[in-house]
Amino acid sequence: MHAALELTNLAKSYRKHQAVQDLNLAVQKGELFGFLGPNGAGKTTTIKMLTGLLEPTNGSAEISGIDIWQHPLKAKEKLAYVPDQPNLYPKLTGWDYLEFVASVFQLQKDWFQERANELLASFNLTEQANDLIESYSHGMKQKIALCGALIHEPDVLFMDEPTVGLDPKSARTLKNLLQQLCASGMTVFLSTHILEIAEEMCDRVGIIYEGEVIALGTMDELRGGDDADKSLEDIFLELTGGEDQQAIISEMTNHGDAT
Ligand SMILES: Nc1ncnc2c1ncn2[C@@H]1O[C@H](COP(=O)(O)OP(=O)(O)OP(=O)(O)O)[C@@H](O)[C@H]1O
Repeated sequence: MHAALELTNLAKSYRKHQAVQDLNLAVQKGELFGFLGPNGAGKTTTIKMLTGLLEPTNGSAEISGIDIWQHPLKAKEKLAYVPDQPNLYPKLTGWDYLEFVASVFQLQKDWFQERANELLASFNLTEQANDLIESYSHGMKQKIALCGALIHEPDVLFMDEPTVGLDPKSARTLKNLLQQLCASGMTVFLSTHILEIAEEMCDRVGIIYEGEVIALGTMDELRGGDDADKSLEDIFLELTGGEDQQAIISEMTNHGDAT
């Protein structure tokens, strides 16, 4: 049985700058995995490599056993990506957008319509489905992007900073929804620079710092078992131990701010 997602020595350099260094990581089916790190740690670079948007300088990544760079089309059938600023078409209605995504994946019409209606209902977007996307709020845009991402029933969903710009209620709805999707067998890989998001939402967390995974495990494992009161924030500070701690703390606890 393949892991849902497997990274082997995955690395990326931008000219001389090594943005991501030799990542080795396996995420299992049904896991809600949090990729946590401060600004510039390498989260977006990693997600772009995993979704086939940025070619690695070294190493490989597989989705459900399919190499993303050797079999890009097959791999893309298995994955979905919701960036922090989804690229939506403002002059389309929500429904048109979903139809467009379905045509890219060549989904059967009847099947698409049923699935689209189901998704719109679960995101409370049914009534706005025929409105232009330009009239949507940020949260609604994020929800329609998520509907589009889920329409082809991906094995692995990647999300970059999913809660940025959402109000607390929408963030909680998103959390519940992601947990439901994972319970039904989908895998979620989400990046965040906000400690509480990783702490509250995720089954397992990897902390990335200067392009390297410096800690990996469940919250209990990261706490080491002997100090149950320790927060991920303490752990993060211990692990990074840098002089810039205060700046990192305020960055990480700065809820709702775009990066
Ligand atoms: N296109 C690029 N060209 C050169 N350097 C880049 C490029 N994109 C990212 N970098 C550098 O690579 C490093 C990792 O950036 P990345 O965007 O992956 O970090 P991040 O963890 O997603 O940060 P943030 O939370 O701010 O989005 C940073 O030092 C960044 O300056």
